[in-house]
Amino acid sequence: MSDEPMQVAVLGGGSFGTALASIAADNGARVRQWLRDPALAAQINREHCNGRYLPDYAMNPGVVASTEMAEVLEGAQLVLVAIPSKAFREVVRQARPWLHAAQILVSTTKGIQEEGFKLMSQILEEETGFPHIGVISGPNLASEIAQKQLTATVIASDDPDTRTWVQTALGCDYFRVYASNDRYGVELGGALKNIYAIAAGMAAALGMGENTRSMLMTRALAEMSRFAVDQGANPMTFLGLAGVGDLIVTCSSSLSRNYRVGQALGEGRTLDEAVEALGQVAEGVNTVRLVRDKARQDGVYMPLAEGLYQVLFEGVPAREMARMLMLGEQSSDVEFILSREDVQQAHRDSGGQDG
Ligand SMILES: NC(=O)C1=CN([C@@H]2O[C@H](COP(=O)(O)OP(=O)(O)OC[C@H]3O[C@@H](n4cnc5c(N)ncnc54)[C@H](O)[C@@H]3O)[C@@H](O)[C@H]2O)C=CC1
Ligand SMILES: O=C(CO)COP(=O)(O)O
Repeated sequence: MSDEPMQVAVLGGGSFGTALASIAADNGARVRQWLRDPALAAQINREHCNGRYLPDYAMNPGVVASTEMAEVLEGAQLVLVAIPSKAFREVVRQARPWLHAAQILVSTTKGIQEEGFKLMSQILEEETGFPHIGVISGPNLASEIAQKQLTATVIASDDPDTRTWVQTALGCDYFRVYASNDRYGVELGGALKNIYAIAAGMAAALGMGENTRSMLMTRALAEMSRFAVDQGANPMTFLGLAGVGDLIVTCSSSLSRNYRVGQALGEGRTLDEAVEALGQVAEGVNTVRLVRDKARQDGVYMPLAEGLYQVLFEGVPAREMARMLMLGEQSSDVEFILSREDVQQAHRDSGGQDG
């Protein structure tokens, strides 16, 4: 890295992209932000404010917004892609003519593409074939980052240059960037936890207590780890910020959009009404469908994802689903210590009289 200011491009004009662009500029980088809406780009350039997504946030005035991909990517050394998963590939394709192999390309998006069950950094890799690819994930509510609340994230890449560049670009006294080489596990954690945030929001709206939330989060972690192992990921990653860390924040806070969708459902709104009222992306709604299908296909036991799917898409009342889950087969606490099969076998051996 030279002494020249780093050149950073952020693709996406939403709340997370805006917060990251401003941090990089605070750290002295030359930052360009790409977004679709010319009026919003003009507002960012004129007022240094993203009135649509983070209206109370005073952005670093050095961030220059543009609707022109060429302008934004010209000279960029680090490219952060903060675009919802549904549009991620389309935007990377739009950017592709200005991307090159020496750039660091990082996804900040916590979602899954339906075709091929692809994570976003896999899309970056497929669309470019370039070597410096990574993902940022962790307990990172954009609105809290905007308030400069002390926050930590993870940059995951098997490429050391990618990790170092991102730690340098974004690390500051309120945003600490930890490194991981488990890109797949970190990215999977960020996508999966959105499912359980919806369930947690719903449980809260139904008046369920703190014991319930704690049970839900812990069983969510068990389920996420089970899925991760099946997919060939390292379950230890789920003990870090991108696993348990992100699960805690999104299952506890109405600042999470996924949690808010769950709350609205628990208050009796339909899924369409809940998503419409949010007006922003809640990745978990799509992710639960994809993960539930994938788990069924691969034979992975995921009762929470299955239950939430039935509540969201098949009209099963949430309370009824909670009751069924509570009365489900007795199971093991930590499967890496006592397997589910051992618990089931013990029940069979005892003639099933205790369960
Ligand atoms: N907001 C947050 O607290 C965090 C968000 N993330 C992740 O970051 C990703 C992006 O999220 P946010 O910035 O929060 O989203 P957002 O909902 O605030 O904004 C999404 C942005 O993407 C743009 N967009 C949507 N479709 C597009 C298309 N076809 N072409 C171009 N632009 C398009 C929208 O116009 C908007 O600027 C999500 O996957 C989310 O999971 C990750 C950590 C924190
Ligand atoms: O991922 C997030 C916090 O880490 C943001 O969560 P939501 O997308 O639910 O707002």
